Amino acid sequence: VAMAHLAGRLAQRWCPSSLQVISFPVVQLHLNRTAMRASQKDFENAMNQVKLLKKDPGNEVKLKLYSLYKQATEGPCNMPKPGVFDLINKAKWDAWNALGNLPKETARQNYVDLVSSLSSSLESSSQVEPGTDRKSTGYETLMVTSEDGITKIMLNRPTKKNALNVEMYHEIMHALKAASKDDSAITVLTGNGDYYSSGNDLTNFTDIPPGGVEEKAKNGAILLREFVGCFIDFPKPLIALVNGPAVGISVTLLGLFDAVYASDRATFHTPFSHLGQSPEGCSSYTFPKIMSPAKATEMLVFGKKLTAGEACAQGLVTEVFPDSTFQKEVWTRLKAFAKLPPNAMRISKEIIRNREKEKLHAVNAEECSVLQGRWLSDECMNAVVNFLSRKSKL
Ligand SMILES: CCCCC/C=C/CC(=O)SCCNC(=O)CCNC(=O)[C@H](O)C(C)(C)COP(=O)(O)OP(=O)(O)OC[C@H]1O[C@@H](n2cnc3c(N)ncnc32)[C@H](O)[C@@H]1OP(=O)(O)O
Repeated sequence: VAMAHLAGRLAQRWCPSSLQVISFPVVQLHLNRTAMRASQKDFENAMNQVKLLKKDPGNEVKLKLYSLYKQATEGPCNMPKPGVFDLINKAKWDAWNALGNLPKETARQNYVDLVSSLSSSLESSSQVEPGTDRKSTGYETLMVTSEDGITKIMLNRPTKKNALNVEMYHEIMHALKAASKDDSAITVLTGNGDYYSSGNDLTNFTDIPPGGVEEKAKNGAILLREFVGCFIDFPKPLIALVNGPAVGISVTLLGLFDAVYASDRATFHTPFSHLGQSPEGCSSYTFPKIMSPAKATEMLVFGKKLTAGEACAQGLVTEVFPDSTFQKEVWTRLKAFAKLPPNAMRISKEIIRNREKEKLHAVNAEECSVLQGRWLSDECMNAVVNFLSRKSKL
């Protein structure tokens, strides 16, 4: 069952047709109507109903549907077991194989029953997840608003602890580019829900392109370089409101912000060695400068998690606020900042940043190239598989 999570990419952006990622090949069914409870018609109706579901039933349910479909039409699993890194096909194989010798008729009946329960439960659940009002923002993974001279970019995958999936990397770049040109004076990045962000979405590693893991790593490095580059080049004051725990890349990027305000509930964790990875976000350069090389090593090499108070003492965080008054206090302050002359703020930022820009881009390029190699290492692959199969968490 845990392997179902390996298929995380199956529902990256859900629409009815994405259910077919776990494909339902059209086959002619030769079913003996008298020998079963669910008829061929019931079964075919159920298959059609699946395509009409309005809400993603989740990967575990999709794997169950897939396995029952295969068992009902082909009998016990007859495919060779996929390789350990062929994550999606392995999850499908595991699900089908787990049905053992379940008779075709029972599988068919179970399929029909499952679809019927899904249709009623999913159709009745019209509750919209907080922050999924996509029409108003045009973003799938963010909420972006502009008010009182402040553009707020809010990471909006609260149920995934605001983990950054590939779409979110692209959307953040888009939002930053738009914010750099809009008429706001300052830009703010924050998280929706209890986390600021749990860092890179580890299911990003499961979607292997035809060129294999090497191509995946290369594309990842290109995307990461462009993504971090947007933070290096951002022209207006950029402020992080760290509303809760922050992990991985969401921490390292803080070294590129102009101010970082944190709730006292926030923690700062960069467990790169645990994950077989290495620092990014220019942190190999900014952290030793901000907090001393030894303190940076404790975080980036040994994965020491800092409290908000510790991060403030190290200079990574500008100021810490009690969680109960965090939003009120920081927004009062930000609104006052936003009233300052925008051109003066821009020019002052430029003069601080310009001296470092070339260096930061060079560091970014080097970090991405090192990470590209790390992503292909057994240490990294094992860490990802362990997380996705729920053998380990931070
Ligand atoms: C272009 C590529 C660029 C790559 C740049 C590289 C960056 C490096 C990094 O960022 S390294 C950091 C990677 N992050 C992690 O290792 C965090 C992994 N997550 C956890 O350990 C835990 O989820 C937790 C400690 C953050 C929170 O634990 P908790 O028990 O409170 O909550 P859950 O584990 O139940 O999480 C709720 C759901 O959210 C999913 N989720 C959380 N974080 C991630 C993540 N980073 N990637 C993918 N999914 C994540 C989790 O799986 C749960 O989903 P579910 O409800 O569907 O089971």
